[in-house]
Amino acid sequence: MRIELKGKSFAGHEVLGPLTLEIGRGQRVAVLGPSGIGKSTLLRIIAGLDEEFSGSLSGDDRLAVVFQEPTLLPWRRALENVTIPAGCDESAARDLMARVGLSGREEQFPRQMSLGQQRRLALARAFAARPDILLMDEPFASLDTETASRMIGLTSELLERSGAGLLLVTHDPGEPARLGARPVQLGGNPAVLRDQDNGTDT
Ligand SMILES: Nc1ncnc2c1ncn2[C@@H]1O[C@H](COP(=O)(O)OP(=O)(O)OP(=O)(O)O)[C@@H](O)[C@H]1O
Repeated sequence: MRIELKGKSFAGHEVLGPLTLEIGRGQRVAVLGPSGIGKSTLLRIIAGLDEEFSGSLSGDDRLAVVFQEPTLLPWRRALENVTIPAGCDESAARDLMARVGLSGREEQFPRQMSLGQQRRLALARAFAARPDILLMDEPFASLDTETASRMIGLTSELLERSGAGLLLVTHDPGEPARLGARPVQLGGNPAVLRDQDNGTDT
């Protein structure tokens, strides 16, 4: 996946300026920046959810997105919340549910699960789609420290196993290192990317 963004505006206000970002299988990048800077906007463009930007998005990688809210189907049981959106078979879904510690909860509805469990289910669903690159938008926010740590560990394990790349959007400067991701900073007005290691624009 490669994005060469020239700019992104909302109602005439330019939020994102020129930037380039490339991520392939096995590569992990974390985009950091304060609230409102444009992190989610950038992720949504890369995910193909917002096509109103100037620039180009290329690559034929299979993408899966994990949002802060688990976005589950409330009227479907946990197992179907994996199989239906991911288009995978039941045994693959069961296997992934087991990997995220949700064995035995296949028949539960999302409302019967805690927020942490719902987030793990969303993680299983994302990996069930066998993505080349996983896009994550603040997936560990508003979880208690222990649950967040557990989910970070699971994410890292699943990335390792699957070989998928990662684009993580977060405001937490501690997360990139915990996921082995290269931190890049989104900043300025309009916002552009700066590599944290060498301070150069990307
Ligand atoms: N659909 C929209 N219409 C108008 N303005 C928008 C829209 N989506 C985002 N914005 C604006 O674009 C800017 C960037 O928003 P964005 O959600 O990308 O920031 P963020 O860095 O992800 O913030 P946070 O960390 O709080 O989620 C904000 O000023 C926001 O108000």
